Amino acid sequence: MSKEDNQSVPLDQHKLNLELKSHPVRGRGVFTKEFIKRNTLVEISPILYFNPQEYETHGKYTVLDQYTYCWPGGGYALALGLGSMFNHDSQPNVGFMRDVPNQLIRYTTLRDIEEGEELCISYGSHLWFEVQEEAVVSEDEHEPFPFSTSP
Ligand SMILES: C[S@@+](CC[C@H](N)C(=O)[O-])C[C@H]1O[C@@H](n2cnc3c(N)ncnc32)[C@H](O)[C@@H]1O
Repeated sequence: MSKEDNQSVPLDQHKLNLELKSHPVRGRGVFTKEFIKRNTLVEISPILYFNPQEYETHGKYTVLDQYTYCWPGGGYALALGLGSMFNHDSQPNVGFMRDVPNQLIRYTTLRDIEEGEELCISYGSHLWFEVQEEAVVSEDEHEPFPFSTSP
């Protein structure tokens, strides 16, 4: 991995002091540089909706399949912004709610989160990758089953 891969990207547009960090197995993830209280809204992601037919024909054969959330009505949704960057943890510290009329997903902390922790959601139990539960990223370097199931 090159040195550049491990650089933090400041997210200045957010009120919270968050950053993206990269992990060799988990890929990019969202970390906090400050303590965050339980029940804090950390992100609102507008979604890009794919209807069932276009998802079946195209979307599921692309990288989108690792990112899209099941959406009511049978389609799939790509969360724009940080919503696509939250990694999975079976004991998540962030929950999410689909706001179908407004085509948004809201992400809220489920417990107090300490400075330096990764913000994770649960993807549910049908996972398509080998799970690494703990993201240890050195300085050097509620709803079930949100994502699509296509192999
Ligand atoms: C929605 S993306 C999350 C952002 C992703 N890490 C990235 O860099 O684009 C989902 C992908 O992240 C990886 N991932 C998420 N949580 C993981 C975990 N606990 N262990 C291993 N890989 C994980 C898997 O490759 C999965 O397909």
